Amino acid sequence: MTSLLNDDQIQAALDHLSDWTQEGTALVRTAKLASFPQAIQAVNRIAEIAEQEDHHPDIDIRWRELRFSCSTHSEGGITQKDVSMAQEIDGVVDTLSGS
Ligand SMILES: C[C@H](O)[C@H](O)[C@H]1CNC2=NC(N)=NC(=O)C2=N1
Repeated sequence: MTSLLNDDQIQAALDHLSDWTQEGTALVRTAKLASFPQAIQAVNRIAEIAEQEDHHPDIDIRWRELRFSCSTHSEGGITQKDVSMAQEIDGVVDTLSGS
């Protein structure tokens, strides 16, 4: 069981997630990859992690631009699972972007 983070905890997490913002009950970021195949590769890697963690981000694909939204549906808001998923997504995007 994962409990909802309070506003201070969310702000503390965002201090270390510079590409992310809070949008209502979710953490959100966009990422532009070098090409459509690279974007799909990122999605596939994140899908593997999501299955391992049994925690799934919402992903919007528009050519090479991805939008990720992390929220814990069962709790109706942001939990530590979403912060961890955001960090995992950053790792995949950074690796594929070469940054
Ligand atoms: C049974 C299974 O653990 C749940 O349905 C999981 C699957 N993935 C999930 N992902 C997200 N983002 N929120 C959830 O509440 C959630 N629940």
